[in-house]
Amino acid sequence: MPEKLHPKIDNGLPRESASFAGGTLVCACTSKPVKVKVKGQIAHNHACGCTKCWKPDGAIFSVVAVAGTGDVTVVENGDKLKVVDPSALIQRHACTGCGVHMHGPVERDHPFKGLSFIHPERFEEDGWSPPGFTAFVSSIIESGVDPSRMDGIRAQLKSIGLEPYDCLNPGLMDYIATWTAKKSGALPA
Ligand SMILES: N[C@@H](CCC(=O)N[C@@H](CS)C(=O)NCC(=O)O)C(=O)O
Ligand SMILES: [Zn+2]
Ligand SMILES: [Zn+2]
Repeated sequence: MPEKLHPKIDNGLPRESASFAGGTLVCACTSKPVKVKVKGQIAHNHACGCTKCWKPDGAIFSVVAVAGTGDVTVVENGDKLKVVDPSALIQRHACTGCGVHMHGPVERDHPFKGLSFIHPERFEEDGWSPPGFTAFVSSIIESGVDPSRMDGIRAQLKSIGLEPYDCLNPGLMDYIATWTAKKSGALPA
C-alpha cells in the first residue's frame, strides 16, 4: 500500500501551464474566506516534511513554494489572519477560521528576505509550477511517522521524481551558504 504523502502528489504531479500568470489563494472557510492574490508564476515549489508548514488533513507532507513578497497581496478577509509564531523566520499567516496558512513572508536579514512562502494547492487556478523535490524528509518523524516507514517513503518520493533531502535541495543550500559566506567575508561580496 503506498503512503498518502499529499493529495497533489499521490496521483501524478500537477501540470504547469506557460500561460499561468498568477492567481488567487483561497482558504478553506465556507463563509468569508481569506483571499490572497499572487502575481506571476511561483518558484522553488517543493514538498516539505517539517512540522511547521501547513498540511491538508491526512497528508504527511506540505506542498510549499515562494513568490516575491511584493507580488503577494491579501485582498479579502485579511482580518482573519494571525501569525502562527512571531519568532519564526517565516511569518506564517494562518486563517483563524480554518487553520490554512495563507502567506508567510520572510522579513528578517536572511537569504530568503523578500520572499513569501505560499501553498499553491490553495490557488483557485491550475497551471502553477509543480513541486520539484522534497525537503525536511526526516522531520516527518517529529510529526509521529514511525522511522521504520522512512525507507519506503523515500523510495516513493524518488519514484514520483521528488528527490528527498533532509534539509533543502543542494541549489538552495548552496545559495544560503553563499549568502552567509559573503556576509562573513569568507567570500568576496
Ligand atoms: N525539524 C524541524 C524543522 C523546521 C524547519 O527548519 N523548517 C524549515 C522548512 S519550512 C524552515 O525553513 N523553517 C523556518 C521557519 O519555520 O520559520 C521541524 O520539523 O519542526
Ligand atoms: Zn479560513
Ligand atoms: Zn516546512
